[in-house]
Amino acid sequence: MELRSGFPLLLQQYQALLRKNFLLSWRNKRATVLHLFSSLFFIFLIFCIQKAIESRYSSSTALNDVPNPELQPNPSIPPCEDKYFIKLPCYDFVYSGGSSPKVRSIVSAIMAKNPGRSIPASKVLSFGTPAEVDKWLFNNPMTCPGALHFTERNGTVISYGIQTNSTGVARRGQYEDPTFKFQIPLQIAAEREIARSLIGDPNFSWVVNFMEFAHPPVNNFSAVNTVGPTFFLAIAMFGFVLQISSLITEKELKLRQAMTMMGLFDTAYWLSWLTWEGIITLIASIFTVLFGMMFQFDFFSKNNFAVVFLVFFLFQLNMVGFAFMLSAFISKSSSSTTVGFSIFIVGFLTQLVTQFGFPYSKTFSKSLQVIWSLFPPNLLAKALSFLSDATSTPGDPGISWSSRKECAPNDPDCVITINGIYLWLVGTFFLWFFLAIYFDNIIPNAAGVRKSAFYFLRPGYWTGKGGSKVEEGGICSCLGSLPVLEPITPDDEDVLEEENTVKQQLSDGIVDPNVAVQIRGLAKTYPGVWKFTLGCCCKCKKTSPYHAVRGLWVNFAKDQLFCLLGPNGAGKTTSISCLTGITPVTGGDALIYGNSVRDSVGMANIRKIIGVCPQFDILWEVLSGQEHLHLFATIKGLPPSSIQSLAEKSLEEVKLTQSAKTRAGSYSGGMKRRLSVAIALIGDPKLVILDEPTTGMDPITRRHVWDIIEGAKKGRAILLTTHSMEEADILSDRIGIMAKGRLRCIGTSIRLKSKFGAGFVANVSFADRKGRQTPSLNGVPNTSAGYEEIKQFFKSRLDILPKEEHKSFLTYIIPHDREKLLTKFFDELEERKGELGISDVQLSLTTLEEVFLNIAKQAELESAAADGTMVSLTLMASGETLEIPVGARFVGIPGTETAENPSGVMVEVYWEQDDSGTLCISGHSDEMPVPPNVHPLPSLRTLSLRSASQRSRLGQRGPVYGIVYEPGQVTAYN
Ligand SMILES: Nc1ncnc2c1ncn2[C@@H]1O[C@H](COP(=O)(O)OP(=O)(O)OP(=O)(O)O)[C@@H](O)[C@H]1O
Repeated sequence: MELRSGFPLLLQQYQALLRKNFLLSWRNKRATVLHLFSSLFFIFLIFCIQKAIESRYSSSTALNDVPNPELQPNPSIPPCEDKYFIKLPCYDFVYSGGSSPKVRSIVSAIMAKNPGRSIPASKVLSFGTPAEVDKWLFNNPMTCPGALHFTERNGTVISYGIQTNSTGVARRGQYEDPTFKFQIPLQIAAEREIARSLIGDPNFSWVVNFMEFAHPPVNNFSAVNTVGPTFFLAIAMFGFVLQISSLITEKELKLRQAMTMMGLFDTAYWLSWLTWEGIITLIASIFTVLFGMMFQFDFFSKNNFAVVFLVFFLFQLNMVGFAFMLSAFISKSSSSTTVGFSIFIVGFLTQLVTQFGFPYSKTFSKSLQVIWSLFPPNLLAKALSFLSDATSTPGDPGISWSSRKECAPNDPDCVITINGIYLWLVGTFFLWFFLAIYFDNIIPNAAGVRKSAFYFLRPGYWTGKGGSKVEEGGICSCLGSLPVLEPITPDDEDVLEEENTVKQQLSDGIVDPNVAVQIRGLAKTYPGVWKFTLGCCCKCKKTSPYHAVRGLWVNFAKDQLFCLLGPNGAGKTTSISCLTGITPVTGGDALIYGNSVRDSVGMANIRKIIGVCPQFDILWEVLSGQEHLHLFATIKGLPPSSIQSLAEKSLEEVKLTQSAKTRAGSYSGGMKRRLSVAIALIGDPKLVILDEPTTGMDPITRRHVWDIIEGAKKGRAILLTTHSMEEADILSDRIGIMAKGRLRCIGTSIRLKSKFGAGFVANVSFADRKGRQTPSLNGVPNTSAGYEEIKQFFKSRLDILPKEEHKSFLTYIIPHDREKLLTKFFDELEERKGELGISDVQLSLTTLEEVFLNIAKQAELESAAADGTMVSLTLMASGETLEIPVGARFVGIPGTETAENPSGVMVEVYWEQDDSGTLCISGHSDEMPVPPNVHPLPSLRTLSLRSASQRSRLGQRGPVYGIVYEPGQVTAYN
């Protein structure tokens, strides 16, 4: 089938990803609705705040239209209890100058002739000097609204001063103006009675009326301006957090890596997210303006719709770009809320500072304004303040589309306009977007891989020939050169032969048409990483580089399945990651249908012809099986017309037709694996890589998937890794077992079993060991023979003991070196079957599992010997403890040399692997003399040549080291 490539493929991928993004938003309805409609909630809150503030100041005329202000005639000094906040007992006023009789008579007149009510004497206090009044006021706060200070200068001049508590206060929606309520009545009364006293006419008419200005409402408070920046930032934060979390989830779950492996263009990925977020932001911004108009805010209705809409749209789009950029630095989706919250808090503070006028005035430098404008919430705060100021009073017309470039009326500095803010928002959006792509490339991805910091300067990056070269380690790490991997000649002759074949073909330049994949000395060394530990002091330590794959030489033939086995950590997944381009190789190369994994063009070609089922299911929880297949088929470049039928066929093959439309999140583990297998096989790939494809499947489904894999062999090569020996046995044409990064054996299943197995397995069924009757072959019941006789028979003829014993059967492993005795042995066994009470004997080759365990153990022993790790061996006979290297087989006991045994005695140590594959001691043999002419291994520690008891007598401390002998020498002697 012809796959699409180039621009048509880019377009096809873009459309498929856009659909995927739509489906993700559609299925995640709660988050999407929150994103789109959160503005309604916040605008409603702003509306409530506006109404609350308006009602608070309702008693003030400032917010009202006052065309004909009322006359307030001859105001009276109110009782001090009328003050909103006062401490009882209180005084209507206090005065100084009380030593003068004239003053005292003036004050008496003020009290007696107060309009409307006379003031009782208990409500007025008299002091000698203003200082005394101040002292009293200081010591008795909140007990008096005003004070008068009289000075009798001469017989015709009496001057006075006035002090009032001038703080305006509000209570329960009522506003108290102390000037009008307390100060002016006191002032009028003092002047009136001074005048009357000086004139000498106590009834002289003195009437003063007063009146406030006629004025339109002065709407100084705008909730949009005050709380708007914070609330609109909060609205944008919903989209921001959702965006970061979507991007990081795809990174964290390796979904993006899986798409890249299938040949996804980065351009399609970024453009699809940008388009989708652009659409969502556009709708959310339109809703914001419409909701604002719905609540009849002048801010929204008087300013031009497009002007207001652009502020919200460009700001939210800018935040999307900001989210793109930040997502490159975050690896866990659970951190997205924390990041969002942090940005919100910082934004809230910087907006507050912006509202106070910083730094958009001529007093601040241009560079400060530029730096400040890089943080999008600051630009929003400034724009909102412009728009809100433009509609602060009912007469303000707002900002029209044509006036967006003009300076705001009350902004004399005019360092920025609304239009300037648009340009800043657009400019910084592109800055964030390009930085997002740049950081995405240079910050290590999920596989720890990144491009160099100056990757865009390589011409190959732009021409598509070599610019994808990747590196490992953090951007700040100086990797230096990785340690050189010493070439190791394989111990196994088959592995050596395979290696030589590949090397020969390489040197001769032969391209074998039957070879699909040629792995040429593939090596992978993970660089060490810096680790910080916090303790009493901070420590920074670099781990040593790790050789995960140490030179693989192997051919995978077409139409065949090659099974790669190996214990955990053997390097199987790393090898696959090298073949699929997830991680760069550090040595050697691999050719997949002639394309090198080291070459970026080659890798691009490889992505078109491979299908991968990764070790862990890489699926979107909310997408169905069918949607997954559609998406991956589209990314691969299959023609759209064929995708529907191919997806249906694939689903049928993996028995998922019934669940085709069910979301993958509700699939069982086995169903997910089957879907992953179907994804790997879609698009007729020439190389299929299956990393543990049947994990978690029930036996019936597993067999079914085996049939699919078996059927898929034709026309392609398959590389399978599995921990199921049965699966490997059934499916593989060839098997390679890896351990510690090296290929340890290679061949067909039979070849490996006969070569590495312990021999044959004989299962002998008989009458149970209590001697219950079991019919012998000739039908005569036999109760005399049984268990012990059979054991004796095997011991005497083959010198073997049963590996497993059961009440009705025994299992023997017959080693290879007894094979020559077998013909005679089975002839005799056949003859004596009845006599021994044997009902049946089954003979088979040892299992692949045993081969696997042997190889793994051998590799573990080699590695332990190389590392020199020590463990304690407790001797059964003496209870003494010896320190011995892990894997040591024959261990001499220090201090046991006697005349009879001049070299001392030794034990054979038995090793087994625990659940994690680590070697541990399972027991040891009886003590036996060390054979003559057998020498201790020089490289191992034999420092302590005295026994523990001798050392204790001599008062020596520290461990006792066993003496390790070369196993070859010991077994040769035996
Ligand atoms: N990114 C990495 N950095 C450092 N070491 C790594 C990295 N990835 C894998 N390794 C190490 O490389 C070794 C091989 O790992 P790999 O995953 O290839 O093993 P495997 O054979 O696939 O094991 P399994 O059967 O458990 O999947 C392991 O010891 C592992 O810890």
